[in-house]
Amino acid sequence: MATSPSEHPRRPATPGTPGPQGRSARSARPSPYVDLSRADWSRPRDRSASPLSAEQVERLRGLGDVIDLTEVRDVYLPLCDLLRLHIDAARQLRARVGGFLGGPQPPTPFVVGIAGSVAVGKSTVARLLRALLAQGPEGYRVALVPTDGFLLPNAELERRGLMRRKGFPESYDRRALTRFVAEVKSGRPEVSAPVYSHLVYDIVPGERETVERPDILILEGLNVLQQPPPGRVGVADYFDFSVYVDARVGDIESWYLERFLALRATAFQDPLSYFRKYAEISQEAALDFARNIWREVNGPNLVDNIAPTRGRASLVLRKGPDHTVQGLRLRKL
Ligand SMILES: Nc1ncnc2c1ncn2[C@@H]1O[C@H](COP(=O)(O)OP(=O)(O)O)[C@@H](O)[C@H]1O
Ligand SMILES: CC(C)(COP(=O)(O)O)[C@@H](O)C(=O)NCCC(=O)O
Repeated sequence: MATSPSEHPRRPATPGTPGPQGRSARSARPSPYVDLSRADWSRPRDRSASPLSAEQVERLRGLGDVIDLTEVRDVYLPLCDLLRLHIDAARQLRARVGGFLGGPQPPTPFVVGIAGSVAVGKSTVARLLRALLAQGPEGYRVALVPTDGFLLPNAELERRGLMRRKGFPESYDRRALTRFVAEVKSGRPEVSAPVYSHLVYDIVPGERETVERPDILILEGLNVLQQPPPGRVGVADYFDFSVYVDARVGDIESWYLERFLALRATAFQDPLSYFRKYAEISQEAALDFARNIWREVNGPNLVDNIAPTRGRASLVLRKGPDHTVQGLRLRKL
């Protein structure tokens, strides 16, 4: 059984139990991160109210996730407030750099990366941030793009012998992904990305999603914090802020398996579903199949490729077994 990345002795400590000043016992050694308990992070300050109702939050929630208004208030509203600080600071810095260069600098979209394992709940976090930021007082125009659109189509993955490596770095068109983010960041009026369908488990031929110079771009995917090959620029080089959604490997595996079973009763029933046959076999046989995908694909990808990028994130959200955020780790400035 693979060890949790958080339990790995050589990797940086995850949020620990905080002391009186919000400092964890483990952070006695100098660290480039501030460890915060949920209570420290959600401590009442001069905070904006949720622009979302309980029903709206429910609609944004992914299958198996448990995000509710308490989670929004304690975790995601403070995160939006922190993002606003960064966005304002970037605007002020741009104005000063404009003064330094002798002419105003055009604004560029503020790019937020969201990384983490398959089934950790990245897409719920990304959808929630988009809604909270878009419906906040600034009325930001927010675009959300999942990186799965940049996976190679199944036909190409099969040709390269990579069908059992979907989600691994080599299964993406990384150049196209980096070019996409570079073009958004360059201020181009319209940039488009290919679209992936979880239902058919493949790229949708001819379909593209267009991003039109948003104030904020949220880029969500397994591999967004990965280092580029030597000498190349990677997507993370364009990030203004990044979030890694973290949890114990064993918990994420359980969520993956539970979700697989829940999908049997929902999405897999669709005649177009790639996984249609797993709705028809016994629950035990379906579970065996899902365990196998976890053991051979998603688990190793998490341990070998995704968890090692956690230390590059601006903020780590550490989820407990019930999906709620228990602690956070913020990179010092
Ligand atoms: N086989 C599938 N069929 C339909 N929807 C799926 C399937 N697998 C995953 N999904 C949905 O796709 C979204 C992204 O899932 P995933 O990439 O595992 O990331 P995460 O769970 O971190 O958001 C989730 O909302 C999930 O419910
Ligand atoms: C499509 C994914 C690679 C996620 O891609 P991402 O949006 O993170 O770029 C993943 O959901 C997936 O399908 N993994 C392959 C193994 C599996 O079927 O679970």
